[in-house]
Amino acid sequence: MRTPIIAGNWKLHMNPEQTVEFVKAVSAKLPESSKVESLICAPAVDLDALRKAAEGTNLHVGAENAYFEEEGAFTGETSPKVLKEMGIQYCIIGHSERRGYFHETDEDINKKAKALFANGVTPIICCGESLETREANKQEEWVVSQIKAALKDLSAEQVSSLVIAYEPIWAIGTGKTASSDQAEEMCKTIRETVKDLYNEETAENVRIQYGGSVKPANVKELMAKPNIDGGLVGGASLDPESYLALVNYQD
Ligand SMILES: O=C[C@H](O)COP(=O)(O)O
Repeated sequence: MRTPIIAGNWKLHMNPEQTVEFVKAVSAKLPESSKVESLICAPAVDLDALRKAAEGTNLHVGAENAYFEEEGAFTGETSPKVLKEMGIQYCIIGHSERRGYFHETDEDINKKAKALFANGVTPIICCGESLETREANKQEEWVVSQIKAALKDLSAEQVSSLVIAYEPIWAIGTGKTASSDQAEEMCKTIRETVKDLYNEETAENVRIQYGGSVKPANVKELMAKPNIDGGLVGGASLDPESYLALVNYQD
C-alpha cells in the first residue's frame, strides 16, 4: 500500500524566519505520517531552519535541487552529501523550471538521482510536457522518454523508493489544472513504463504525484484517482491554512 505524499515546493519564496513561523502554524495539525506524508521542499538557504523547526513534528523536509557532485569547484551548487548530513530526506530534481531556465538535461537529472541515492536522499523526479507538445498529442512519448532517461541504470529497489512528479508545464502556476482524468491517464502511463522497465512490484511501489495548480478545492478529486499518490504543490503550499487543507484532504 502506497502512503500518499503531499509536498510543497516553495520555489524562490520564504526566508528562515517565515519558515519557522510556517512550521509553528502547521505542526500541531499535520496528519500522521503513516496516513499522509506531509513534506515541504524549501530553498537551500531555509533548510537548516526548516529541519530544526520540523524536528519532532510530522513534517518531512526536502530540498528543491542538488548537484550531482558532492564537493569541488562548483560555485553556487548544493551538495547531496551535505543535504544528507543536514538530515534532509527528499530532493526535487528535474523540475521544469530547472530544465527550462537552467538548461538541465535528462542526463543531468539521471546523474543527480544517482548522487542523491549514493547519499541516502530520496529523489522526487519531475517530468511533464509543454503546451506545444500536448497540442501535438505527443505528451505520452515525451514523458515516457523523460522517465526512461531519468531512471537509467537505477535498480528496482531504488525506483521502488523514489517519487515521480508528473507536472504538465501548461498547468504550473497558471490556475489551469489538468483534469483529474488527464492527470490520472499520464500517471498510469508512468506506472506502466516503470513496470515495463522493471517489474510489477516496483511499479506498485513507486509513488507518483501530480503537480500543476493543485489547490484545496481540487486535491480530493485528484487524490481519488488510483494512480495519483500525491501532489507537488507550488503556490497553494505557501499559506499555512491552505497547506493544512491539502495535507488533510482525507478529513
Ligand atoms: O512544483 C510545483 C509545481 O511547479 C506546481 O506549481 P503550482 O502549484 O504553483 O502550479
